[in-house]
Amino acid sequence: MSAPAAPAPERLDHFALTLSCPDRAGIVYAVSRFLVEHDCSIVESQQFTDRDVNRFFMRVEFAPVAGGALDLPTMRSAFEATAADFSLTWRMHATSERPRVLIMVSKYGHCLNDLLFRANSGALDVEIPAIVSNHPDLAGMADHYRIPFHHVPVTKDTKPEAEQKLLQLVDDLDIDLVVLARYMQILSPELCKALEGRAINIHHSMLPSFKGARPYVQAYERGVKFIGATAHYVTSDLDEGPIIEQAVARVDHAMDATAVTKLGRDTECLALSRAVLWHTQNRVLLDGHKTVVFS
Ligand SMILES: Nc1nc2c(c(=O)[nH]1)N[C@@H](CN(C=O)c1ccc(C(=O)N[C@@H](CCC(=O)O)C(=O)O)cc1)CN2
Repeated sequence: MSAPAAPAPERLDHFALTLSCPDRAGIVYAVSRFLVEHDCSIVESQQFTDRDVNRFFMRVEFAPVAGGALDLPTMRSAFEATAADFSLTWRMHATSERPRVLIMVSKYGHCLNDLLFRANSGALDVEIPAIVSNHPDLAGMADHYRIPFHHVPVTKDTKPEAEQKLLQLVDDLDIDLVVLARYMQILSPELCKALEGRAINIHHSMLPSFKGARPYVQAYERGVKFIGATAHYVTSDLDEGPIIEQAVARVDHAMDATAVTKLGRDTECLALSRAVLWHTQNRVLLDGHKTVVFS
């Protein structure tokens, strides 16, 4: 019997504008004036200036005054002038949008299980149209949640064809975000480019420590007192992508590598689910090789 999906939350007409630009005076004033002139009130606003690079970041959530209707394409078009004045990199979207997330897995199912439960229970407001795996092991979990499972085996020789199948699925299913939930294949530079800014990986260590394979064993042998996990955007430089979220857990001398690994799984689920939540709420902005997260 499959788990019944939670009812979609009541949709309120909220909208979010995220932007970054070279810092200068008057940005917040210009955005606020635009919203007032278009009969909108601010629900939430966060801003940050990175003094190292003199760049300004902002996320403002807003709603029509007195619950009036708001035409998003018209608002976007009207905002173009302000965006040009301040050389903004920006995005405006309705918070009622349910991003479409494709999850990639191999044999470890703890992160997949956590994401599916969160999505099914309404804690993560996303659609999951497909799960892709290079192994068949987790097909049963997908079936339980009635999500199509695509077994796409990968070998050195078949990797290009496998990656083409993935990209076709991303296009056909109108995917907004690809999540590598312990997917144990290195994506090619071409695929990384195609998914730039919309692929998140969970690495099972506190990067930049213990990159690459078997990080828990590396950490155990180093005798660390904290282990953790890192959710980051995927780039062609393995485990070097901009970090979105990290989570840690304390370990001690009495824990062997297996105990450390079991403890680490919870930190992976926590870091990855937070990263997916914040990305799908447009709360993560790229700041060079770093991120600004308006959580
Ligand atoms: N281009 C990128 N691809 C992937 C990234 C990334 O940051 N950039 N993150 C990895 C996840 N990962 C560590 O978190 C990781 C996965 C796989 C490997 C690896 O050596 N894989 C071998 C095959 C292993 C197997 O078949 O079981 C390989 O691809 O040759 C290292 C690190 C996901 N991909």
